[in-house]
Amino acid sequence: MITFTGVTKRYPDGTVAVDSLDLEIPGGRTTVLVGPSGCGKTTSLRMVNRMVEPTAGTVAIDGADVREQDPALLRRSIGYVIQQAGLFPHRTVVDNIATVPLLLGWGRSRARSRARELMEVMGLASELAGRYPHQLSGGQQQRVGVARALAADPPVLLMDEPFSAVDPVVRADLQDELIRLQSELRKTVVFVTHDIEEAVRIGDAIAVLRPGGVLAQFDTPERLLAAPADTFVERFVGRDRGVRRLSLLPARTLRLHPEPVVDEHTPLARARALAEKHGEPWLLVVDAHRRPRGWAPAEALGHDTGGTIGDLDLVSHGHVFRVATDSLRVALDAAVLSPAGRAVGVDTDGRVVGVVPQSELGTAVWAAGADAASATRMVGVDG
Ligand SMILES: Nc1ncnc2c1ncn2[C@@H]1O[C@H](COP(=O)(O)OP(=O)(O)OP(=O)(O)O)[C@@H](O)[C@H]1O
Repeated sequence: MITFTGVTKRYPDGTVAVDSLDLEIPGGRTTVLVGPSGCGKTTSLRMVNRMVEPTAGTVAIDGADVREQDPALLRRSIGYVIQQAGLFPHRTVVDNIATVPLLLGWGRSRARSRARELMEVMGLASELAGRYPHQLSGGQQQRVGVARALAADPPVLLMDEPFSAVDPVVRADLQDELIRLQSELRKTVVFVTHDIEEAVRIGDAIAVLRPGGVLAQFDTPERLLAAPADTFVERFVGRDRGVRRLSLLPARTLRLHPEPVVDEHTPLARARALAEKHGEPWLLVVDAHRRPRGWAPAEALGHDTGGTIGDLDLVSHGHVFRVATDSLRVALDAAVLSPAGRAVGVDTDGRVVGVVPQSELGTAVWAAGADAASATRMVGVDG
């Protein structure tokens, strides 16, 4: 656990970057510091590894005041990742990653073998080991940066806007990678970003700072979106916070309907009878492995008796949602884009489990809204 107690930082020119910060950052979780530019996120982060010293108050790691520890030794026990990776330009990838183990006195071959192991963990091909940072893409450099921070297996990892200089697709990959790593490693991660979307995606807890370095709210992502503490937080989390909150709710609670799903080899006459029996305007056609092929409108089933439903020109089923792992937001999106007005739910192998009509998604969204409203009332009572 990292504890800030009454921490203030006033720079020599009088700027108060952080003002009386009290914060308990839980161990083994990812805590995100978020807020607009200049609100003191980086200053707060750097007070943990003593790159900045507080003017007042204390920062403690597991109860030990960081000021009582030698700064160089302290920094070796804390991983640090920054924007643009901050790699040593004249060291190869493997030597960049091996930096801290070498400082800690590991032998060269042990340090390098640890570095190669981390390259694999971070999805870096082994042939990159001998390259220099300028010979890597931005995303690869960030992966090396994270590997370097993890090399000596520190319990604490500080990350300052580590993914903000890469494009959105690479950024999403790096976020996924961090979530996956963290589910195995359970480090105490403190992550700085100005992007609320990123904060909600990766954070177990989020601290929102306001200009002047004052803590505005410290909460779980879900409660932050459901019940912002005041108008500053409400504006900061954005007008679409309701929809964004759906990304934190699981799709697996939805009821899946098997009715309109038919095998591609179903004779047209039988498909027509099925559609009539269930009053279905659309049938979802699946292949022999129950993977979706597309939607058949009932009116296209015709009156002739020959052929199978798989012979028809099917309407694209659009995107699907994975029942076990996707969120309500993905399921809603799948339904909104579906020509048949239903979201298609699949298992981990892409086989259709069932479909959910838009109306039922509407009910689930309404229930999520009711939840959020009761959370807001609770904050009202607490506050
Ligand atoms: N060395 C310094 N001397 C004087 N003022 C500083 C110094 N470093 C930061 N500041 C000021 O302290 C305040 C907080 O800066 P900090 O970098 O901690 O904010 P931030 O929230 O991380 O901002 P950003 O999102 O833009 O990186 C700002 O007003 C900044 O100008």
